[in-house]
Amino acid sequence: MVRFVEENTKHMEKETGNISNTDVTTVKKKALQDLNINNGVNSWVDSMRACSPTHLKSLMKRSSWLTEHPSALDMFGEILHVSEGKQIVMFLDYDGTLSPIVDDPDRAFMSKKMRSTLRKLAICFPTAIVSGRCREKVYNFVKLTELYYAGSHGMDIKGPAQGSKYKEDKSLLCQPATEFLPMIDEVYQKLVEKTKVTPGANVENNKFCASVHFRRVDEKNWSDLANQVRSVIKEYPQLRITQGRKVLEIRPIIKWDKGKALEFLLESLGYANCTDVFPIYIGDDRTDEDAFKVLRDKRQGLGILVSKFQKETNASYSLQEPHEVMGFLQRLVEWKQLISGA
Ligand SMILES: O=P(O)(O)OC[C@H]1O[C@H](O[C@H]2O[C@H](CO)[C@@H](O)[C@H](O)[C@H]2O)[C@H](O)[C@@H](O)[C@@H]1O
Repeated sequence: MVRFVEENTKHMEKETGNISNTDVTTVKKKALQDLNINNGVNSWVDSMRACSPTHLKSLMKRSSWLTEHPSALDMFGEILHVSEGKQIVMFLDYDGTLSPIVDDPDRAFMSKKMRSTLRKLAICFPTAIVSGRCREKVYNFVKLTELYYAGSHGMDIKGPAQGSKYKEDKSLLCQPATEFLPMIDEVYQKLVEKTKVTPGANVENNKFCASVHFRRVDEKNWSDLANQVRSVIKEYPQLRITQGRKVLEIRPIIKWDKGKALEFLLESLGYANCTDVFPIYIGDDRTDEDAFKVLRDKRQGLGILVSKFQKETNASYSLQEPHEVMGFLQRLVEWKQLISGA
């Protein structure tokens, strides 16, 4: 598999011609990290197994992990204290953060209560949803015009519709991977064809990326499915594979992720290099780590990981599930309404 990445990277050097050695090394390093490759293709599968709740439960020492990543609900007062005098900007992942994880990706609905909380939140603070799903799909789940939406892992960003509080940003649009659209479409078709022999496999077209779902596939067939994905992607050196919750995500090898999307949105809102802004990013998945890392590196705002189990993370705080996320958002709204006398 290491050879697979190296071959891909070499091929990419040939294809693009103009990338520097540093870029190649970074991309190579990143690709190796993305695939978590040490022992071959099954490392995806091993890693997916290792992340599954049943496995994590056996490793769980939640109490010590909670010391390092305390509950954002328990620490609410302190969070308010550190954000004092600063503009809070909210960034929220969708699946597993605002909606519970379910078997069928098309049925990952958000509760009415969560929607109503989000609506109030967006009145109090600039709020963005940052998701691996395509933007249109997340919008169809959330259905709130007041928010910023960053779909396809941040590769498709749009500001609120006209009439919202932040209407001056209505034209905001960022799509750094448009040239990859035909390629992703082609790969999506090939993945559908290739994986149809695996019962339960499901490929989702997320516009600038594609997701191959393992959740409804019998674990004994995970290696086969991973091999099917690999056999398609090896023909596309300009694409990379990252791993989410029982999902492999195929996306352009460009240097863009949820962390870059967060930076882009902060900049668009006029908070680039600002010391009086306090971004809060809440997410549950590996892809959210890019955003947590940006905040940690900048020592700005904070990241909150949604997880019932201990995980390696760059987030500072934790919440256990979407229900707790809603509780945290409600408290933020109540506090804001109280201080503004609403
Ligand atoms: O960034 P996100 O909003 O968290 O999107 C990441 C992926 O989320 C979805 O898959 C996950 O949720 C599904 C529904 O609960 C679940 O069945 C699946 O196992 C999870 O991985 C979405 O379907 C993917 O396209 C996103 O990439």
